[in-house]
Amino acid sequence: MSTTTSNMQDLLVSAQDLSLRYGSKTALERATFNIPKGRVIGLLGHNGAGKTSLMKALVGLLPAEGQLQVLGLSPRQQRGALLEQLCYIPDVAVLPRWARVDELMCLMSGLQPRFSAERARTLLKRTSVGEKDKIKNLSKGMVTQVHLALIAAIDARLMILDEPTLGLDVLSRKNFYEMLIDEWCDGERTVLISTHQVEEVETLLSDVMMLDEGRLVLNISLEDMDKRFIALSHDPATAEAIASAHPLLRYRQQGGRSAAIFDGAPPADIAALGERIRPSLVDLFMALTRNPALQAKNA
Ligand SMILES: Nc1ncnc2c1ncn2[C@@H]1O[C@H](COP(=O)(O)OP(=O)(O)OP(=O)(O)O)[C@@H](O)[C@H]1O
Repeated sequence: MSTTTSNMQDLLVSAQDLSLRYGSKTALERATFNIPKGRVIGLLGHNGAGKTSLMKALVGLLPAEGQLQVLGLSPRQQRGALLEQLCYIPDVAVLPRWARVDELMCLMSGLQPRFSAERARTLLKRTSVGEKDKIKNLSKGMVTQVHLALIAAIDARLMILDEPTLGLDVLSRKNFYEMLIDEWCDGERTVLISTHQVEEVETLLSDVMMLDEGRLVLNISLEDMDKRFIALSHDPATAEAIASAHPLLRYRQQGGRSAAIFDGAPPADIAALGERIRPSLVDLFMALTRNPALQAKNA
């Protein structure tokens, strides 16, 4: 997601040396990145990596050090204007249990000038939820679908979703992402989604941002990721030689073969020891971020 001056107007977010702190605790350390239009970006990181903090800063809920512009505005100083132009579902989002869906649509019409009730009705038709249904009578998956229908009915350029499918079963997650991609993403709008379901979102994403303990360790399109990172599937007997070339990660594939991921092409003699395969997003995620559970086990 690198940019040149000529496409600056296509940038929805521009952050330079962005740091976020809670007192002495640093949640994000000097992150520099741009978010252009027309992307589906996965924000990945282990628990506590800084995903929610970053999203909060983007919507002006957290003060930031460094420079940050979202839709050309300062999230802290121009928050009112910003919130009219972006949609956000926080990780703690709830809809009022007492309300009917049509009442929420009415509320949204009053609160959000870019909300279209007609559009929300169209989106709701994709779900099994009726306009007269009360939130308290809906399942968790249905509530999430209603939430997305309400938010996606806002004519915005940027959507920020903090773990939107948490607690949903696989079918509800699939429905959620289908509605998001079919009904909201149009090649111009961008959505930033944080999730722990790395494997599941890989096919949806155009880009990935990875955070590791408050550091932005990767910010790349999936296309460039495929070009840059190279995995070698190899026989366990060649493990020592492969290790000598300092791969980012060595792991065992299904079926017992070994594999190693390299940042860039390994030396030709090493490459000749294995067969080039595509590293999955999960493998790369494991290679670039620390895994606290594994660390604890190995301690
Ligand atoms: N209100 C707060 N006060 C102090 N520290 C906080 C606060 N909120 C978050 N932190 C700390 O900031 C760091 C980043 O937290 P954050 O919630 O952004 O991570 P996350 O990647 O969203 O994690 P998760 O996947 O568990 O939701 C963590 O070390 C966390 O303990």
